[in-house]
Amino acid sequence: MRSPPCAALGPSSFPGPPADPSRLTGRTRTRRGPFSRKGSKTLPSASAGSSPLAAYGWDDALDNAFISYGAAGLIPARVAAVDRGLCDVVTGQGPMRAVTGPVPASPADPPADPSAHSSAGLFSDPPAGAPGGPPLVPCTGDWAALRPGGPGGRPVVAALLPRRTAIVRSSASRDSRGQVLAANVDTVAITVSLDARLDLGRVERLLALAFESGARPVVVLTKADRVPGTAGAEARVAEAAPGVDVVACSAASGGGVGAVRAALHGTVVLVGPSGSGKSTLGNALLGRDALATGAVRAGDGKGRHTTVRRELLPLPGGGVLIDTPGLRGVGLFEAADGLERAFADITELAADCRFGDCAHRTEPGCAVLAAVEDGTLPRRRLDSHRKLQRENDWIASRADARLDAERRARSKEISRWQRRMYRERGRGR
Ligand SMILES: Nc1nc2c(ncn2[C@@H]2O[C@H](COP(=O)(O)OP(=O)(O)OP(=O)(O)O)[C@@H](O)[C@H]2O)c(=O)[nH]1
Ligand SMILES: [Zn+2]
Repeated sequence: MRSPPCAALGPSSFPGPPADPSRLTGRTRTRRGPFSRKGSKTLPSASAGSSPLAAYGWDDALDNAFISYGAAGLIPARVAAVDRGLCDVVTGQGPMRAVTGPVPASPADPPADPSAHSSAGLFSDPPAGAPGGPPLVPCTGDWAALRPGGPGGRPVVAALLPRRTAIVRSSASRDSRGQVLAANVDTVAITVSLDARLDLGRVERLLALAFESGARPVVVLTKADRVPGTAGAEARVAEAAPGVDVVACSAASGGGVGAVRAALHGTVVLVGPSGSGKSTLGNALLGRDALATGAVRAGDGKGRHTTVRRELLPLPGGGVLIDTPGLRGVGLFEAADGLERAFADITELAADCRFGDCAHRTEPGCAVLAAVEDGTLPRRRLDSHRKLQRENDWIASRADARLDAERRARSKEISRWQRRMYRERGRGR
């Protein structure tokens, strides 16, 4: 399994739970979670809702998963933003700045020393964050276990709880590793400005990214007040987003914001190009001006990257909002499943192709080409699918090449070590 340093891992491939899950779950009926009522013999879950962190998404499952950390004196926190060795977190005692660094994800026992779990296993290829695997780097949305009283009195991020979902893109540096944009997201709201040229390819790309993360995507058409009608755009987007809710709204007039709210649940992240109205919509959902918004260029409707950091804010009716900086170009990362779901119509058609490995190019009996031919599948959509698939294959091959190189380097090191050992043994005789 490939594993980028920031744990670019969907729910199915996530490193946690701990080696022996019964060590945690077996205790849930007898041990108290960090927010359980004192003396209560009930399940810790009974208290998750009364935690001050409930507004940030703390729930029964987290309460249970945290038991061993709580017993070790660690406190739970949700990561709002990470910045050069420090991160803003929210805790039951309010916001704090914590010292961060690569940490193990959910080891069976909370380590006394965060670096103790990052020793590399020589022969296996464990995932990021797993004991012996490359360590995890905290990101917005993570649930962390903090050890109080670190350097300068700041708490230290000692461990990360398993990520339920993770939004990963290929990193800006264009190396073969992924970059986690946000973790533990339930809804990805893809914002599309009705005031700018409709770029369906970008919608499809973001849908693949969202599906791959394990979260549920929703497409929000923003700035409805700037156009005479929304029906045409809604229909075109719906065609590029089969099975996905498409909602139009105007944060300026408030029209449709209720429908957007109804389509969101849990931790919500807004993704979309700069200037597409993420922060303005965020403020409408929050009911207050908590997020900075910016003007767009008159000529092309593009924004100026007003949001420069990620924020994590509780929504009034429940749920949590993450606002991300505008993403101009988002590269897919290991998103084969996400692509399959974003192009569910093509996936379904392909099941009827005569050949199992049909590339839908020239093959006889191709159901996908037949659908293009009879007008049921837009040619644009098949082209877009191909383009994104090519990109995804390319990223995957680069990650494979990197893993091969790492494996070769490791086996070289092992042979060197063996040679040295034999030499020393020979000398001993
Ligand atoms: N007319 C109108 N303008 C809007 C609406 N929503 C956003 N805008 C404007 O569009 C511009 C960009 O909005 P932002 O919310 O800053 O966009 P963003 O996606 O957060 O941009 P970045 O932070 O750069 O990623 C601002 O001038 C907003 O006032 C809307 O519903 N109607
Ligand atoms: Zn085919």
